[in-house]
Amino acid sequence: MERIRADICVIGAGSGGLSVAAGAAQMGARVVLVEGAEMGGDCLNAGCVPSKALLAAAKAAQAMRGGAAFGIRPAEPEIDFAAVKDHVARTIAAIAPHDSQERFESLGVRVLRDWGRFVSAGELQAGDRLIRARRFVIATGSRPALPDIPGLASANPLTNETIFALREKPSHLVVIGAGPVGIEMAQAHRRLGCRVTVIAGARALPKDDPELVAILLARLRGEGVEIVEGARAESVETRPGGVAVLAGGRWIEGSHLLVAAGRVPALDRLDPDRAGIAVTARGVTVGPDLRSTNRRVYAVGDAAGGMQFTHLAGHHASVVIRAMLFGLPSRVSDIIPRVTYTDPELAHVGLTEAEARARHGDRLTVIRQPFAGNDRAMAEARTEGLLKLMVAGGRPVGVSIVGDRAGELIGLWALALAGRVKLSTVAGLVLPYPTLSETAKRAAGACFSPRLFGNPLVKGVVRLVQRALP
Ligand SMILES: Cc1cc2nc3c(=O)[nH]c(=O)nc-3n(C[C@H](O)[C@H](O)[C@H](O)COP(=O)(O)OP(=O)(O)OC[C@H]3O[C@@H](n4cnc5c(N)ncnc54)[C@H](O)[C@@H]3O)c2cc1C
Ligand SMILES: NC(=O)c1ccc[n+]([C@@H]2O[C@H](COP(=O)([O-])OP(=O)(O)OC[C@H]3O[C@@H](n4cnc5c(N)ncnc54)[C@H](O)[C@@H]3O)[C@@H](O)[C@H]2O)c1
Repeated sequence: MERIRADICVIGAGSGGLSVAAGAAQMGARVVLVEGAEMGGDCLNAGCVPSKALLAAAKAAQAMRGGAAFGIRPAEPEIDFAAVKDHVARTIAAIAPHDSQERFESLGVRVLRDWGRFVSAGELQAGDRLIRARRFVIATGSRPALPDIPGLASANPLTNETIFALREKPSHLVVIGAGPVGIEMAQAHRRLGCRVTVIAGARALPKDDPELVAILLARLRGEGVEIVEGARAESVETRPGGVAVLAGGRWIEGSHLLVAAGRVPALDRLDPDRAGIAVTARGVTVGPDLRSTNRRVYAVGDAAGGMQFTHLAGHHASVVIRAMLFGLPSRVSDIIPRVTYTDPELAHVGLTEAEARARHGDRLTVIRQPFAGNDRAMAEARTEGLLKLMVAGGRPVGVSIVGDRAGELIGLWALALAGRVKLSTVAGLVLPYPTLSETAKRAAGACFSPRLFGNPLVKGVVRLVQRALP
């Protein structure tokens, strides 16, 4: 058994683990990175990257159907499903070098390609290596949850781990779960020519503002995605040529089944109890500083049991690096934007309207800025959008946007919230015309216009000043 000593041992080479390893090594720490499967983790191989590549292909197909508003005759695209999957694979391959073993070794990281498991409070075994490190970072991510539905496991359903490699086009894709994974995959497959039915246990996209979700669902249904809400999948049967799912009192038959019913933390190979690390069904038990019950062990990303986003895993990495390398106090920000990359996109940062109402009560003002009032949206015939701004104490406390490029528009608001910027600053911003980002300025301005326009006091002052001015 080879014995290795390190300052920091990172377990898992996905979004979180790679960010910790790269940052720590480049700042002079001796880092060992342990990965049991592919470098890059879920985001690169089975998550963000392939899903966004598939959605991009689907958007290109949809553009061909949608020219009528511009005087361009719509055409039904011919879709080579296997070639679409080649685009997905090429996108992964193009990004992979950034996450590769070679790149990390060139940064000075010792990369071990094996599964890691704790053998004591300060030691991890990976194959025939024993790593003793001053600090450990659990970055083992999550994997798809398979709900306990009779017949599901034996139906061998697709998950995010297998669907991107499927080369034959599903004639009818049935999706269990209407979270971001289910809804993104539903739109992508529908636009690529599949019939799609989504089974939503409760309402679709339950973490998002229902008013904005309704706009997105109307679009999805308009494109032909069938969404059955309030219907838990109760039973699955394998049938000739496909599957059938019992939900909402009826059997829904399809050619392929995708399970997108949430995630479970990937901690099973890790033996966390051998190191005194408390875990729950959500993930490693951590405080706001991401420290576990073993003070020398941190957890980042999906394994830390909170929201699950690549950019959050990256932020977690910066929090633990600050603590591990410099001994500085650090905690996770609560300003974490999120985007569902459907078309229109659904984006959010800060408090939702419901959360803002609970926290600020009567002090809350909610402003709605429809995209229909934006010149660029009109020019592009993309007016189905809405920005909802929550304001308290003269500052934005939350923003939700559904609309074209909402994911790009939310960046400005993430900066405003993180910097505790006053709403008057956003209202006074000079933004290029015509852009969708003007919806931000318009929404902020709408908060002040009742106080400025039609105000007898302001009118009186203006008349006085006009008389006094030469
Ligand atoms: C379909 C889909 C689409 C998504 N789209 C987006 C998106 O657009 N934007 C976004 O922000 N987020 C998205 N996400 C979420 C995002 O992928 C995750 O939040 C992110 O990958 C989490 O990173 P991580 O480092 O915590 O875990 P992972 O990326 O899962 O990496 C964990 C790594 O640890 C390894 N590992 C596990 N156990 C061990 C062990 N014992 N020893 C050694 N190695 C181990 C695994 O093999 C894996 O490589 C999506 C997720 C899915 C499923
Ligand atoms: N664009 C993005 O940033 C992006 C994209 C995809 C995934 N993700 C992240 O990945 C994680 C996983 O996403 P997800 O969509 O798999 O999970 P999720 O937990 O967000 O949604 C799963 C849904 O499945 C439903 N469900 C569970 N069992 C069911 C049953 N038997 N019948 C019908 N419905 C059932 C649940 O009610 C839930 O709404 C999320 O945290 C998400 O934030 C992010």
